[in-house]
Amino acid sequence: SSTVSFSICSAAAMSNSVGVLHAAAAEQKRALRSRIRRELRSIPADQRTHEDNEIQKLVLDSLWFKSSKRLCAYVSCEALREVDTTKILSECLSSIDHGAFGHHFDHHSQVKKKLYVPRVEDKNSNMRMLEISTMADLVANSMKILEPSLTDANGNDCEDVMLASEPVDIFLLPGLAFDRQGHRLGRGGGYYDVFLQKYQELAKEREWKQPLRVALTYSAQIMEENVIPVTLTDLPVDALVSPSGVIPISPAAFERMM
Ligand SMILES: Nc1nc2c(c(=O)[nH]1)N(C=O)[C@@H](CNc1ccc(C(=O)N[C@@H](CCC(=O)O)C(=O)O)cc1)CN2
Ligand SMILES: Nc1ncnc2c1ncn2[C@@H]1O[C@H](COP(=O)(O)OP(=O)(O)OP(=O)(O)O)[C@@H](O)[C@H]1O
Repeated sequence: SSTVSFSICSAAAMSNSVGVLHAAAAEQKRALRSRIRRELRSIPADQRTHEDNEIQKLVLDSLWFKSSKRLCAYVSCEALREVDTTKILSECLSSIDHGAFGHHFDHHSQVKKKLYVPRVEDKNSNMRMLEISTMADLVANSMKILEPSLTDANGNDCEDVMLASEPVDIFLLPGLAFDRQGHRLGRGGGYYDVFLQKYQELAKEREWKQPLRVALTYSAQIMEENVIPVTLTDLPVDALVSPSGVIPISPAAFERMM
């Protein structure tokens, strides 16, 4: 009977062209991921550092970053060869709250920002974005990525972005490969696709402006059109920031970033 159920199963899959294409795309994603991982490991450290600095400078000098009030960003992992976010995170965290003195701007005349970073909850692609106020709020997880704990140094619960009363302006996204059409290939956990989908629905319900989804990318991670396999749950990015500049993709990116 196990043979019977197997053949029914595969017959159903084979008669479903969507299923077949999806399976093929998933396999192509795996192949592209390993190619890109290999290419990233072959970039000399000094070139990577140069690109890290160029990318972070583009973000830090931009009006769209300076004027943002709430951001979700990843905590970069050098071992994974992710574009460095250290300077960006520090800048977000350095905007001092003048509290009762009521200054809206700090000494960098930059708007005070709330920063949310990812925390993996389980293997079912569930990730939360929790607010941190200092890098000391972060602890290395089993994958050696720094993540927020559930409570901060004072024992207070870190705010979950899904429970925040105001919208996120910008998501700074990691990934393995991107193209100028806005496709993004992640590490395969589905964490960002699931999270971005949920946040998109939340923003829609609340009638908030959708956050700009901005991917940070080394030059070697930008693919020609039609190289990145696309599946149904993939969500596009609005823009890329590469060492050679900001690449706006969506109408929202042209409006808000140019
Ligand atoms: N900095 C950072 N934080 C993040 C993510 C990320 O991509 N970057 N995530 C985004 O999802 C979530 C964590 N997901 C992750 C998924 C895979 C791997 C990883 O180490 N992958 C290895 C290969 C593992 C394997 O399959 O053998 C790799 O890509 O080399 C890390 C994080 C949430 N936090
Ligand atoms: N919105 C979603 N709802 C349910 N499952 C999803 C969703 N998005 C992705 N998945 C599942 O997650 C797994 C990984 O998807 P995919 O290969 O597209 O990940 P990725 O884009 O590389 O990862 P990430 O989104 O974390 O960057 C797949 O099994 C996919 O079906």
